[in-house]
Amino acid sequence: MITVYFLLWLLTLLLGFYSISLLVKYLRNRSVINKVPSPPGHWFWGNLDNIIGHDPEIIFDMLRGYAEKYWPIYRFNGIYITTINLLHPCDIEIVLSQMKHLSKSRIYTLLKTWLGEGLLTSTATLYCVARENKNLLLLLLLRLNAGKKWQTRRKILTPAFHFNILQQSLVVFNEETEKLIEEIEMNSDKSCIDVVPLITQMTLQSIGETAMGLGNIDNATQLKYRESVYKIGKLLITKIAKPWYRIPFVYYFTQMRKEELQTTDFLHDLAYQLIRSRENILLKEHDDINKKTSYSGRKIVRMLDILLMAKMEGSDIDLEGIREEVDTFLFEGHDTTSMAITFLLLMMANHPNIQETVSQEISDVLGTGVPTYENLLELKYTERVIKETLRLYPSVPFISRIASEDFKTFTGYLIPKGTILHMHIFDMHRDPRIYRDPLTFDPDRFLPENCQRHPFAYIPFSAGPRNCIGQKFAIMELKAVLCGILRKFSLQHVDKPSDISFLPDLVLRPRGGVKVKFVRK
Ligand code: HEM
Repeated sequence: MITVYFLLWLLTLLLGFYSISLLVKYLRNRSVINKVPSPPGHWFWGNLDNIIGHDPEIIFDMLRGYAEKYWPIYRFNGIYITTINLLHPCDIEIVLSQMKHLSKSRIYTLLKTWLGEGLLTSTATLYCVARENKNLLLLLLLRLNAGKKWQTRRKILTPAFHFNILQQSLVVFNEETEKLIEEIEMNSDKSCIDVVPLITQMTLQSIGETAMGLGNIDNATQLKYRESVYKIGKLLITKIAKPWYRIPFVYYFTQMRKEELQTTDFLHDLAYQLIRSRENILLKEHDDINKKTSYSGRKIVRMLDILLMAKMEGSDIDLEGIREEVDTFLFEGHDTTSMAITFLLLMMANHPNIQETVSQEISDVLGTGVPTYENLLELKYTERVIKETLRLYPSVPFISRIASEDFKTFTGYLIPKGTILHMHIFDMHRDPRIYRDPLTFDPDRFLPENCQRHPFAYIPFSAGPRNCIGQKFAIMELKAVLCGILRKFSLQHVDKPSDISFLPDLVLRPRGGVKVKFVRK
């Protein structure tokens, strides 16, 4: 009996010590982090009243205001969560360039019901830190841990973006651009067209075919898919603006949870359907991946084939893992490029002289032929136009990480381990200290002689080890679409950049679409 009492006493003592050490750590972190300037807030809920219940657009504008007022760094306080917002390229470099701070923050956790441990959302830090420090014991322990998923998956998927595969993808981009042009032609008698639905359909079809060999997803499914992604985005923003939805007990009983489950069920079912169809094709062909053919009869290797082969060969990925990547790539591979093309067309329509120069370059390089990979590399001015569009309209306006150890910012603040770090690409790209007349659309900012900026001052595809895996794919798709459209049409502005307001969402989305007039050449 005495032994039981003694053990209980010991346990209580240990728990007491543990709790005190946690409290001391919390207070120490709090006092350190409180040195970072912050907008004035309530003693209990901090700055939360600035977001709770507000319209997403108001939150978007409020964040722009903070970026201007508190540059280069500010703290945003919640009840128990504090985020540090970074706006200076040197600070952003410290976070992005190292293997240490690879793990995504809680914001991405809100996407996990849908994307699971796919590349975009997976945790990574512990495993990478252990590798970097050659900590064999930790590496051994982590063999069973999800922390290494990112590393394994990135390694499996990197060959899917090899130059040979990109060349094959271009064939699909050209075909899908042709279909897009037909759609525009069918609508060209209208005084203007909202380009968002047409472009989104095109980019979804392109990623479906290039990455999964499924160019013929029927229109109704495509529409439902797009609506579902949009719904998930709205749910995410609602959870950010109304944090009580993040309390599992409260959320469990809400209509929103039901909606989320129904939506993710649809998305998961679709992904499994795509995987099964592709697996059947692979099995039927009894062939190696280099001999797979596309729906239009060409030899082509796909991201999904690579994942299925990796599973067959016993790599560390199962069916659920493949589903997570299919969901991730379908989403990341279409929504980001769709918004980039949308804003590119907006810029072309509003800058006729620049449009003319791009058209001239396209005609000089391509003549009357179908764009080839080599042609697209030659389009240097067009590339600068795309870069400038992504400066003003980065499809991913901010990214977020967790500090995996204490570090000091370039601006002199100590950031404790575990802090959530938001990096605001949108604001940095419009910072007048970095870009003179930042709101002026000027592709020549990207002439080699004008690029003496900090390397992390321009990061539409993020940077460092966890940058965008689809960067080259995206640039090629943007060029292919622009070539197709500008060879057939002159674009005239209907919406002006100043008419556009943004919806904070999974990507930078224009509220109410973007209207452009297409005039047959
Ligand atoms: C203009 C188009 C695109 C832009 C601006 C863009 C931007 C980005 C950014 C900023 C990130 C970092 C996200 C973060 O750290 O939270 C990212 C990650 C990622 N992107 Fe893209 N992206 C584009 C197109 C694509 C395409 C076409 C694909 C696939 C075909 C793709 C697949 C991914 C994946 C899988 C990740 C996660 C990488 C990882 O964590 O290892 N992206 N992208």
